[in-house]
Amino acid sequence: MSSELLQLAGVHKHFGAQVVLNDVNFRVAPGEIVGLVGPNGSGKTTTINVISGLLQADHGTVDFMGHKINRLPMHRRARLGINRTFQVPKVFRDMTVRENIEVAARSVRLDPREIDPILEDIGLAGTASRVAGALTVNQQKLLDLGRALATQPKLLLVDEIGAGLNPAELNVIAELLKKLSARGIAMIVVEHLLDFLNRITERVIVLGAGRMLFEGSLETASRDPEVIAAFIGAA
Ligand SMILES: Nc1ncnc2c1ncn2[C@@H]1O[C@H](COP(=O)(O)OP(=O)(O)OP(=O)(O)O)[C@@H](O)[C@H]1O
Repeated sequence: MSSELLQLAGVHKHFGAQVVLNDVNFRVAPGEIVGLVGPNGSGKTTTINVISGLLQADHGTVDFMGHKINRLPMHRRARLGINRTFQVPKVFRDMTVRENIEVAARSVRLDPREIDPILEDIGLAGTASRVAGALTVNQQKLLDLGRALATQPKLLLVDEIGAGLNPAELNVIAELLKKLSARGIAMIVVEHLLDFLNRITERVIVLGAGRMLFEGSLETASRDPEVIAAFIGAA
């Protein structure tokens, strides 16, 4: 069995005539944070969806902990330890913060004693009895993250968590993601905010029109002619 947590090999995905992912190959190790960047429409969210099971790849394989998971539905992948946050946080607005976490926790029969530490981690212990609909966008993003954490993920797919947040809020999220990584949770972070990404990861994958253009440090990516051309072409 490979020591990698996740491996994508030759992944293709099309919608009708449009090829959205074209031979995507990469690996993620346990506890590693990998950034996924690229212009709008380059296939970042589709990559996340193919890993989480919301979509299935047309060709290629997705391996998780040494097992091929291509055909597993999303809930089975979640039980194996893959979960995600959403660009627009998906919280139950009429439930309290605590109830939101409890619902997610029940799906994996998490020990209820684990809920308070999650509320502490996401900084919402003081607002646990407020309804989620009354939270700020930043707090809803943290709650969305907390709901994913309640499923005890080994791999967290984080989709544009930084959008719309101020520098202080970004700081809190960056520190939290680093803390989770240090505990062994791997992450793929889709993000347009490159400064934010630079703080939390040493390796990025750049997609352009569904193809992998680059894999390496963000600093090297910013000097790569193909990467520059993809971003300029998309501007
Ligand atoms: N369900 C779908 N049906 C048809 N086309 C889709 C579907 N989902 C995505 N697409 C198309 O696939 C391409 C890649 O979309 P995707 O959302 O993966 O890009 P992205 O890199 O995440 O973009 P953004 O940065 O804007 O979120 C786009 O052209 C998009 O319009």
